[in-house]
Amino acid sequence: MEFNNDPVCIKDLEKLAMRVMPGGAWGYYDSGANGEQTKRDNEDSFSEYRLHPRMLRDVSQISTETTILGQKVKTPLGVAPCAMHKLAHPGGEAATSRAAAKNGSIMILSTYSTTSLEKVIAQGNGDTQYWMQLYVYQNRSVSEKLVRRAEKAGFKALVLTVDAPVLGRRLVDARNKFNPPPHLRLENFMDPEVANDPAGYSSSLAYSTSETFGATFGANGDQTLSWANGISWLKSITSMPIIVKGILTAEDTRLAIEHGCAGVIVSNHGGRQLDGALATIDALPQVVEAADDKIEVYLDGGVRRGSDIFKALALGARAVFVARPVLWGLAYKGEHGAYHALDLLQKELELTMTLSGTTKVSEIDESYVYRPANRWIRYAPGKNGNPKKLLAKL
Ligand SMILES: Cc1cc2nc3c(=O)[nH]c(=O)nc-3n(C[C@H](O)[C@H](O)[C@H](O)COP(=O)(O)O)c2cc1C
Ligand SMILES: CCCCC(=O)C(=O)O
Repeated sequence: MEFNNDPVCIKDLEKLAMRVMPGGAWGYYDSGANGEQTKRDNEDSFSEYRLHPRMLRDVSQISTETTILGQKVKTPLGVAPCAMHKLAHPGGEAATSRAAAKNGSIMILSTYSTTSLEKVIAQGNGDTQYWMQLYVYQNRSVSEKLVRRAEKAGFKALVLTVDAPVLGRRLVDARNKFNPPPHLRLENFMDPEVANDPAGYSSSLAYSTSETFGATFGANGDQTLSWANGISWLKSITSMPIIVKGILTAEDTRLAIEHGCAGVIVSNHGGRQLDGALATIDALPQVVEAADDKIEVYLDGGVRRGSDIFKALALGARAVFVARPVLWGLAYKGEHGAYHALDLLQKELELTMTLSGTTKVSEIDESYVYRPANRWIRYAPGKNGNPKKLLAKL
């Protein structure tokens, strides 16, 4: 586990990215909604949890291999969908794709990619999985065409983002009147067939013409989308498994199961949508309990260290995704930087596993993590302390 000469942690990468990115683009990447409570909580809440390590075990061989949707993957660390990677670096999503493939990470591609989905998946090495993130438009045929293209191109799952019927209010973007620079195109909408759709949505999406980017998003999105009319429709147009992104409650997890979804991503969109929503690591236990091993549970939001990944796995996440860290890496040095971000987190995860006495992902369970009710009171586990009960008690 060798660390190299690049920035030594994700926080340093963040500072470097802030220095090299133009203000408007930095603001768009960085901002949360309104007072940014949720954005802060995502990061801070990880440090409310403490590790409960075991000693004197053979930790000479560490493996982060696991299975996701029944497929073997090298790591439970993946790339969350983010709009417009070319705001960070001209290499854009193609560079991120190569970085993800090199790390063995699943990459979820945003609908709002500045590189076409076909080009992004073509950068892969055949081993890694790509999942397609979807926003559903009032003109559903635009979304349908994207879904069919993604399936044809080899994407392995469809990630339906459900926490953004309209865009949250990001004050930094509002102050900056942020719009993407005119040379960037949302290339998934440049497909000639899609670009000629009768409502003309896709071309207005590809070349954002409204006063602000957020207004274009809201004007095109299908706010009537519901459990009843969304999932069954998607199932009728694709055989890809459907993963719902943006779930924070046990109730919605049960609905995802009822509607035949394959998984949920516990996410609050990096605090960019509903400010005041709970931190994802705090939402995770109730979602895992409701999922009851019937569907897979993933998490994103505020993951900045390998120990954060470890804590999420311990609380029942099958995989963890990161967004801003990869964008910061990309801004720092294109493909090399994006890979560096993933590699840092990967090595930190391996280090956390080593120092906690776990050698495989399957060994990382609730017994390795706890949340002190009060950090100044030393926590003493009961004599046969079942961690699940302890968590509930705390
Ligand atoms: C700049 C930016 C763009 C994003 N674009 C999308 C998107 O297009 N679709 C989506 O589902 N989520 C999007 N997200 C949300 C991320 O997928 C993810 O839920 C969240 O950012 C994870 O938190 P993190 O940035 O703290 O890792 C975006 C996030 C950021 C920061
Ligand atoms: C306007 C595109 C939406 C991207 C997004 O989901 C985000 O900025 O959080």
